[in-house]
Amino acid sequence: MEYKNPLGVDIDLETGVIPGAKKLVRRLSDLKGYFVDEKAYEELLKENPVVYEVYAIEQEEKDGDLNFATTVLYPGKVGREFFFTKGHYHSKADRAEIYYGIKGRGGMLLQTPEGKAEWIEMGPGTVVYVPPYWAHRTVNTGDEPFIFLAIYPADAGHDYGSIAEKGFSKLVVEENGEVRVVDSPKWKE
Ligand SMILES: O=P(O)(O)OC[C@H]1O[C@H](O)[C@H](O)[C@@H](O)[C@@H]1O
Ligand SMILES: [Fe+2]
Repeated sequence: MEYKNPLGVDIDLETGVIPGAKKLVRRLSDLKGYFVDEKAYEELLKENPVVYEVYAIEQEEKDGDLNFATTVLYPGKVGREFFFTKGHYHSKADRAEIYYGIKGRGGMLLQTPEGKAEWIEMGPGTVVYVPPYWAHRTVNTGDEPFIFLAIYPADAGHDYGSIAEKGFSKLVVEENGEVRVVDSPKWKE
């Protein structure tokens, strides 16, 4: 039997950086078609800001193993919609996931394939359980970076397809200075 080596790392709780992790950067240009307000999107694209960064420690895609990653989701809006991560189902759809809030404020939009949506607010210390089969997207509703940790099965994979196409059934927007979860005009059954 070949055993893998255990690993301990300290997440920088101010910046979200995991030493030795693989870094992924998503700019606004990587999120084409994701926001409802296309004019506002094109306008902000001139600056093409970083929307989020992911620091991931991933294993081979094998049953039973675990990956973990921090995400640093920057504050901002496209029109009335707060910055968010792309959001995905798992390629192995029955794989669950755990999120843990580290810094800043935001929340998670979750959705079943039929379009039943849930919104869970997150701050430092919030644990969110993502059940099997639910798509999940995080949203920064604050004015500082929203940082969280996620732990997920190594063989879960990311299925972006249907979210990239029609998004979530709900949008998280600012309305008169308040955070509101409203129906998405893009969503069709
Ligand atoms: O993949 P996205 O939907 O863009 O979300 C960004 C990332 O968020 C978390 O860190 C998850 O653990 C990652 O698996 C995911 O890649
Ligand atoms: Fe996931």
